[in-house]
Parts: sequence; C-alpha cells; structure tokens
Amino acid sequence: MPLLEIENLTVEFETRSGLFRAVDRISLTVNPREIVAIVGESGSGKSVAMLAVMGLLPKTARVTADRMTFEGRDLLKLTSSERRRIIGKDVAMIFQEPMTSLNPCFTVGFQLGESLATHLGLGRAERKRRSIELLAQVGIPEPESRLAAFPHQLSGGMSQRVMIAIAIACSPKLLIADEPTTALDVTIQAQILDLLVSLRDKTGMGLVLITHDMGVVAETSERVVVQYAGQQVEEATTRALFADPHHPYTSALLAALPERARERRLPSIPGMVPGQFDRPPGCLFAPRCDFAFEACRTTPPVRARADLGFALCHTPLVGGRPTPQNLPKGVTFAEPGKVSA
Ligand SMILES: Nc1ncnc2c1ncn2[C@@H]1O[C@H](COP(=O)(O)OP(=O)(O)OP(=O)(O)O)[C@@H](O)[C@H]1O
Repeated sequence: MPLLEIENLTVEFETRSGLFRAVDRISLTVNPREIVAIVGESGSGKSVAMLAVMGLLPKTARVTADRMTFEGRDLLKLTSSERRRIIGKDVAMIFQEPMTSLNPCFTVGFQLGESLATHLGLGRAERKRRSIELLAQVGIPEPESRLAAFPHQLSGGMSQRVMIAIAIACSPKLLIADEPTTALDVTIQAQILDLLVSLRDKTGMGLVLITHDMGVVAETSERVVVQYAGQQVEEATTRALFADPHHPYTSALLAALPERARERRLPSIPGMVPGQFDRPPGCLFAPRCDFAFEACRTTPPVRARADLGFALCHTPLVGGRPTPQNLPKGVTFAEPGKVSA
C-alpha cells in the first residue's frame, strides 16, 4: 500500500487582495522506500503542499482534495488523537531553516526527549539512551556531551543533523525534508543528503525531498515532480527527466544547472509575485516559454502522458524540440524561441 496518496490537492489563502491559489490540483503518490523529489523555484508551492499534508497551515488556508491519505487514512478528517498518533510520529518533517526551527531556549537533549516522551511515552533514562543513539546515528561526534548544548552552540550542519535526529526519533514511515541542505555549504550538503539516503536504506521509510536544486534531485531521488506556479508541470523517473525533459520549464531548470550554464536561478514567476493575483488565462508558463504559440496564451494545457509520467504542455518537447504533431498547422520552430509560420 502506498504511504501517501494525494489527488487534486488545492490550497488557497485568504488575503487582503482576495483568494490566492498557492497549490493548484496537485497529485502525488509515495511508496515505502521511495525517494520522490518535488522541484521548482521559490514560490512554486512546494512547502505549502507538504505543510497541508502535515496539517500545519494557518487558518487563512483553504485546503481541499479529492483524496489525501496516509496508509489509507484520510488526513483531512483525522481526529485529534489520530493526528497525535500519526503526525510527527509516522509522518515527520524536516523544515527549511534549522537555525529557526530548533527552539533556542531549550537544549538539544530536551528537544529530542520531548518528541520521544510525547509520541513513545519513554521514561527519563530511556529517553537519554535513545537520544544519544539518535545523535550518533546522524553522525554527531561525542553525542552524550551534545545533549546539554543549546542550538546557538551548534554549527549549521550540526543543527541540521539535530533536526534530522528529532524527525527520525519515532522511526517515521514517511519523512518530508523541505530544502534540507539549502542553508549549508557544499560539503555538508553532500553529507546530509548521504545521511538521508542511508537512513532510507536502513529503515525503508519513504522520503519526499523538496528542493529547487536539480543537482540534489539527480543525486538522491528515483522519481521527480516538477512544480511551477502551484501546478505540477511534469512528472517522470529521475533518469527519464534528465535524459529527455518534456516540459519547457523542466528543460529550463536543467539548462540552469551550473555545469550547463552560468545563470543558476530563473527570474521570479509571473503571476506568483506576492500581491499580484492575475494569472495568465492559458498556460501559466507561457509568458516565459521559448516555445509558446497562440494556443498556449489562451487555453490551459492538459496533461500529455509520457513514460511513467506526464507533462502539462500543449507541445511537450522531445529531444529538446516541440512535438510537431501537436503544433497547429503551419507552425514550426526553427530554433528555440523563434516561431515561423
Ligand atoms: N500563510 C500564507 N499566506 C499567504 N500566502 C502564502 C502563505 N504561505 C505561503 N504563501 C504563498 O504561497 C506561495 C507558495 O509558497 P511556498 O512556500 O510553498 O513556495 P516554495 O515553492 O516552497 O518556495 P520556497 O522554496 O521559497 O519556500 C508563495 O507565493 C507564498 O508567498
């Protein structure tokens, strides 16, 4: 049975300027032992989607879904005791900023112990023993002496390891890691990713990895979902996605990889700038797409099926070129970005 099943999850926020749709009908399945990456630039709704799964969105959020289940149980209809049993225990999350996610007022030992007491009901001595074991498991040297440390006494990499230790304290079946390495330097990033993959290998948990970094996707995940302006624009196995991306946005993300181009980050998403609520009537990516033609600007695209995935595009790319059978009569693309009729 899949761990997580999401069908058509939508999240809208009530804001002063009206309803803002941050997540638009996304679907996702995560199986045990599987690492699924959700990739997309800042503001594409990756974190909001996973916070909806955890039930951690503020009251201004309207969450709807045709299905959102963990091991078959409806996450939108959990009683408070079911929520306590599942969230933070069977489903755990590592948040973006370790420095702000750890409570600065409490020691590492206290914060680890709190999770062990709440979810597993362990007594004091057992909590200490298990905390030391967890810190050792995430590669913290001299774990016993770290129990008395406060977060400000730890380096960024060390704090992130503590966050991971807290998240895995109750042996979750599903771990959601939100940009777990963004704040860290490159060597530490690689160590943390290795740690997450080895924890998956040991425990068989499923892992959802949220990232804006295609390099991280390539190194860790088996399957990838590309998100743009709240919508999923492509899903594929990581191998297929890197070999032949079908959505122009995926292609642009890959072209922005450091080994392929100097320009790493794309400019912000039109229609997703805070305070700007008008979305283009057609494809949301059309204003930035090298291959957009008239229909892309006026008609929303439907999902085109690909091997084990899809692309949300009027003319999915094959080998870096739009598929000719999908183009209107007479339209050809001589070079990317140049439409000739
Ligand atoms: N509480 C909120 N109220 C209103 N809008 C929000 C709220 N939380 C997030 N948003 C908006 O929802 C959109 C998606 O945000 P989200 O944090 O999910 O993006 P992301 O893809 O995870 O990007 P990042 O990597 O920068 O976190 C953004 O435009 C953000 O401003």
